[in-house]
Amino acid sequence: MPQPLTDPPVRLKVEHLTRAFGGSPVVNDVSLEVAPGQVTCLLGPSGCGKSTTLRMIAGVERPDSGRIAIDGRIVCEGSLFLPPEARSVGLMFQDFALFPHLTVAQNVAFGLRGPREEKMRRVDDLLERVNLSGYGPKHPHQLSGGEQQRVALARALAPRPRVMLMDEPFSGLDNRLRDGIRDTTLEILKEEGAAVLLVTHEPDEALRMGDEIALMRAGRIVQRGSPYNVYNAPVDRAAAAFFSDVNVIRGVSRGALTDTPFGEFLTPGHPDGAEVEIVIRPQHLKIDFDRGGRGPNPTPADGAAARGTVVRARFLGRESLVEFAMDGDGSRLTASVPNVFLPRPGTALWLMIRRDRCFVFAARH
Ligand SMILES: Nc1ncnc2c1ncn2[C@@H]1O[C@H](COP(=O)(O)OP(=O)(O)OP(=O)(O)O)[C@@H](O)[C@H]1O
Repeated sequence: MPQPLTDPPVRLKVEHLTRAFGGSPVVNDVSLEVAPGQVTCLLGPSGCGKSTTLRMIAGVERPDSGRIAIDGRIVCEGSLFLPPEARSVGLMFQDFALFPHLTVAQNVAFGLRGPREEKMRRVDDLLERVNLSGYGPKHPHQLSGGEQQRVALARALAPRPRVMLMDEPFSGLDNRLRDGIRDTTLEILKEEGAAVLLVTHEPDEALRMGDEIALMRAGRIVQRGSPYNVYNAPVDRAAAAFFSDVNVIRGVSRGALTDTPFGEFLTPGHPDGAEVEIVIRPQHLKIDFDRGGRGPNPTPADGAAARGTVVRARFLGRESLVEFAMDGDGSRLTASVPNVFLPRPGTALWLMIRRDRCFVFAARH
C-alpha cells in the first residue's frame, strides 16, 4: 500500500495536560490528538479524570500545566487561556439543558451569527438531519427525551465547531433509544467533519462509537488505539478487565514456559521464577462433554483440556455464563456460551482455552 507523504492533519492536539485538586493530581500528563472527522472515546471508570480533561479542553477549567491547540492555534498554554467561545468547540453534556422558553428552532439557532436567512437554512438542514423536520415551532417540553437529545446535538453542531466535546451524552436515555441515537449521532458527526472527543465510562459505547479509544485510569491515559487493538491487545490485566469479566490463571515461568492445568504456555520475556497471569475472556473458553470421564480430544491449538465441575449457570439472553470449580486446584473459571446452555450444578465438563486469545502479564502483587 502506498504510504501517505504527510501525517494526517491534527485538529485537536493536547500535550502533557495536568490538573490537581487539593494537592492530588486528577489529570496527570495527558496527551492526545484527534483528526477532523475522527471520534476518540476517552474511556475510564468513574472519577478517573475524564470530565476534568474535557473541561480543560472546553476552556471551563484551567490546567496547571500543558498545552492545547486547535488547528495548530494554541488556545491554552501558561498564562494564555482562551474562553470557550473563542475556541470553536461544541459542547454536549449528559444534562444538556435546552432553553425551555425558546422553540426548537430558536434553540438550534442560539449560537449562530449572520443573516437570518442563512441561519434558518442551517437550522432547517440540521433539524432534517436529526429527523426532526417540522419540529421547529415546538417547545422542548413537548418533546421526548430522545428528541430533546437530538435537538441538543443540532444546537451544538449549528455553528460548525472544529472540535466537538461530548460528556456521557447518551447516559440519560433509556436503553431501547440509545443505540439508534448513537448511530444517528455518529453519522452526523462524521458528515460535519468535526474532531470529536467523547467521554464515556461504558466500554460498549466506546467500542461502538470510537475510531480510537483512549483508556484512562487514575488521571493517566494507559492505552490508546483502535477499538479492535485496545480490546484484543490490552496493555495489562486491568485494561483487559475493563471490557469484560476475565479469567486469570496463575503460574510460574520457567525457561519461557509456564505450566498450567491447560498445559504449557509460552511466556517469553518473563524471567525464571517470575509469577505470571494468563488472562482469558469467558467467551474464549471452550466447553466439551465428559463422555464417561474420557474427555475430549483437543487439537494442538487447544492445548490440554482440564476438567471442572459446574458451580452455577446463568442465562443472560444472548449468552449463558457457566461457572466452574476446576478439579486440580479448585480454582474458579467462568465460560460464556452463546444461546441457552444451562448444565446443572455438579455436572462434570471439560474446558479448553483458545490459546490465540490469551494475554500473558507479569502477576500483580
Ligand atoms: N472542582 C473540583 N474540586 C475538587 N475535586 C474535583 C473537582 N472536579 C473534579 N474533582 C475530583 O477529581 C476527580 C476526577 O473527576 P472527573 O469528573 O474528572 O472524573 P470522571 O472520570 O469524569 O468521573 P465521572 O465519570 O464520575 O464523571 C474526582 O475524584 C472528583 O471528585
